[in-house]
Amino acid sequence: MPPESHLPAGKTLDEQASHCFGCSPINPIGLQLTFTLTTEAENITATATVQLTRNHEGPPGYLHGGIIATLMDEAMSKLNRPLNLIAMTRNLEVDYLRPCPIETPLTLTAHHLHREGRKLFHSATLTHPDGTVLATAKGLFLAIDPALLNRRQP
Ligand SMILES: CCCCCCCCCCCC(=O)SCCNC(=O)CCNC(=O)[C@H](O)C(C)(C)COP(=O)(O)OP(=O)(O)OC[C@H]1O[C@@H](n2cnc3c(N)ncnc32)[C@H](O)[C@@H]1OP(=O)(O)O
Repeated sequence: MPPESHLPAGKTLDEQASHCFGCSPINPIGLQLTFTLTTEAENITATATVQLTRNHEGPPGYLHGGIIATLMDEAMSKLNRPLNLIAMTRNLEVDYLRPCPIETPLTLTAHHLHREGRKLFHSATLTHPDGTVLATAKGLFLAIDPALLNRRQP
């Protein structure tokens, strides 16, 4: 099946995004993350509890680094809607401070830092239940014309 068949014309953005690997509730191999948003003017935050399994393992007993980057990317992406923008990740930096255990309820939190025109600067942390910060991230997201998501580009 060609990829463009996943972008049927006439669908809303939410319908098009319904298989997001990070947050779709219907993607059976996705992370199925659910976020709580705080959207006060000066404090835009997204938070989720994340408890993953050996399907997401890198080192024995710990999350794969790419999955950790995905968690950070997804959490920060959730800050764009409260800003009334559709945006895509342009730059993502992750600091892996401590191994992140699987089968443990970790807290994933993202904060909007500031905006410069189309550039949205966000940060994120992944925290152990004992309070240890396991990973931090910075993200630059670029606001785009939503119509771009409809284009079938190579
Ligand atoms: C239901 C809802 C659906 C929502 C749909 C969204 C779902 C989100 C899913 C989760 C998030 C993702 O994984 S999104 C998927 C991963 N991301 C992608 O695939 C994006 C691929 N990249 C792109 O398509 C493009 O690069 C864009 C659209 C992001 C930006 O392109 P562009 O508009 O041409 O802009 P570009 O020239 O590249 O760069 C813009 C500016 O950023 C600056 N810049 C670049 N890096 C840095 C940096 N580290 N720090 C500071 N500034 C930087 C550049 O100097 C430039 O500044 P200046 O010269 O302008 O001043």
